[in-house]
Amino acid sequence: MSSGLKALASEFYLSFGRYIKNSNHLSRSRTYRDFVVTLIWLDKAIEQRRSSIGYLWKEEEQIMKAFDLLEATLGHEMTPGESWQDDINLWQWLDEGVLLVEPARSADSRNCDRAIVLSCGIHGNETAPIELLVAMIKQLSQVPRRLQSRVLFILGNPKAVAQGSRFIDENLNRLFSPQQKQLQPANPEQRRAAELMWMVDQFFSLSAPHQRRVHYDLHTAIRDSEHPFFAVYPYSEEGFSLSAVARLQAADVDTVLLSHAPATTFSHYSHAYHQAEAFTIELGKVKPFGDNDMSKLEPLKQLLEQMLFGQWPTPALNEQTIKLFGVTRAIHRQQQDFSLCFADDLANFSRFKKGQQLAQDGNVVIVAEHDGEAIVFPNRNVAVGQRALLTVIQSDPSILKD
Ligand SMILES: O=C(O)CCC(=O)N[C@@H](CCC(=O)O)C(=O)O
Ligand SMILES: [Zn+2]
Repeated sequence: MSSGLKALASEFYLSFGRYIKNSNHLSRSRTYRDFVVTLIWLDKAIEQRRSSIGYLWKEEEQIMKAFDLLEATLGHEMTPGESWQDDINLWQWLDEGVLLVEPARSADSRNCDRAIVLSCGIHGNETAPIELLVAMIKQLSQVPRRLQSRVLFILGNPKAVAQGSRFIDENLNRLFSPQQKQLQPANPEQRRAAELMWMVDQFFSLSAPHQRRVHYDLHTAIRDSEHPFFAVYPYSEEGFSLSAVARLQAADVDTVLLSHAPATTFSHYSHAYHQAEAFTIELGKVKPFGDNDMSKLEPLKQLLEQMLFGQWPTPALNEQTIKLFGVTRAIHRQQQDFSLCFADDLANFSRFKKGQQLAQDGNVVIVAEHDGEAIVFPNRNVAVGQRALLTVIQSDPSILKD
């Protein structure tokens, strides 16, 4: 080793000691390996440009300090199966965009009373939920906190996120079913749905019987909405839970659609096959990265933080302000010749009068069946056979049970 390097290496080692101590998402052995590799590299580089070392060191520190779910996924920075530990938690990169975080001590992990799945980017252009989870994960990687829950973070459709589109070949959120698992995948979404179902199956199957299971699948809607933050409660044989709805309300998600039938959405999958308190949650309107007003998501962020780190939240339901809608019909497009009979920018939850025409599907005229029937998620561009809109009617909080 050159003498210049010796002096620099000892200075570097001291800094690295501090770095290892502060390092919050590398296992020590990996940090040591990185240190040795870096030293070898230094030996070569020292004679060339001493000043460049400071620059690279700073860059390394920045990269290692905060874990970025989006960059790690889209940049293929991680290898499935890779794991690391901070002072408190164990981090495992299970698959592209699938990150498990749980208390590092297995006794603490067993004592967790919750198993929570937080997913975003099931539709690739729905950016606000991605920004939210990226920020939460960064924060946890920078300032490790004691989790009260095992947590599975999912970036749903990375290929669609990379190209800024809702999906590549097929709507991923119509592919979550046991039948789909048996089929040979024919496109990227079918492959991804099978992977995600497998991940969620594993995650919940490893949760202890006493652990509460939750899945919030975070989305944004294509159009404006009279109620910008709303949730879809999957069809539930045992009825709809008042305390689960009250939790949403505490996060300013003040409108909930109560599904009338099973579906092949991600939230329905977790609810039906893993008994999770699961919702699709719409957080405003689709916007490009950077254009979202993240301050509006602050109440949800606070709720999620309480679910992850605090006492289990049990807010009371405000019956005066909660808005519940029973789904009356899911209207599927049957014909190539399909049109909606209202403007493309008509907001979700706009109401119609009985008999008013909603859609035309080939020769079939579809009309509102009740006064006050409202439309949600209308989309005339869906493939034949897919859901083109939901119709809903406002219902009373007395429908909720606990
Ligand atoms: O705004 C839209 O038309 C679609 C927004 C969206 O992606 N919604 C989900 C809802 C899923 C559910 O019904 O639980 C979807 O369509 O997949
Ligand atoms: Zn969506």
